[in-house]
Amino acid sequence: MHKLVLIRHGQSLWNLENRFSGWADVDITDQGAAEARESGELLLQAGYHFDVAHTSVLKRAVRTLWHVQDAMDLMWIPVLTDWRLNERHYGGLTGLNKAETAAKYGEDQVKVWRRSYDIPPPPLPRDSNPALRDPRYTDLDPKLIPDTECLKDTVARVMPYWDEVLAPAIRSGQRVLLVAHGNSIRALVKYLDGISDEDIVELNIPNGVPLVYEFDDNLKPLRHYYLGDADAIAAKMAAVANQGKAK
Ligand SMILES: O=C(O)[C@@H](CO)OP(=O)(O)O
Repeated sequence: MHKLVLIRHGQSLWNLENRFSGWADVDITDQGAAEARESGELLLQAGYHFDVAHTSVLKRAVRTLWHVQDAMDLMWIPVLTDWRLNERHYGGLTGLNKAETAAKYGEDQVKVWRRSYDIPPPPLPRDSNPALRDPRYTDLDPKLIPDTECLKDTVARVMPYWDEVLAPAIRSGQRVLLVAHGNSIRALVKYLDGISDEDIVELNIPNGVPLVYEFDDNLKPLRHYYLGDADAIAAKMAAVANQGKAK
């Protein structure tokens, strides 16, 4: 049986401030670091070991991974970073407070922008997109740098990473850890669990909790489960959903 462990980064400063983050490179808070370490300790206690780790090019995911690796005494394993694991690009909403945005445009509109499968938020004007001048994307064809993304757009870049990199590694027997973001993980989970475009709207990924997938030899998912206290995890998922309320 094959396994994959997914972890959304620990609480970021903009999660704390309830701001849309997307490709903005915000760091994790002390609570986020504690969540990451706790994930590592839970994995260690449960007997997990990893041969390789994959993460995005955003520091909230990278630093979360470092804490997990440190807690597991696995700082030495190879780490691959890739922009395709980045958070979904939030376009013109980037940096705005989610509750204030809901008060201004309505909670329903904010839920469409946050969770609809194929309706993206308003785009950033191309010439003010900071990613075009960011050294971490200089090797990337500028045509691939988005000005906004819906989940469908995120799926379109996450799935090639699954097909070309993650799935072959898992199939070859590597024990893979993936630390990414709420919506890049939603993109992968949508595929793995065959979730419809309608039902994916209600899926929220908690910060800093290991999500384990078990697969058969053909990488068909057999089951998945979070490690940790079920009530605390449910509360974290509800808190993510409620970030879009006007308060
Ligand atoms: O702001 C973001 O980039 C994401 C994840 O933090 O938020 P949301 O849950 O609203 O998609």
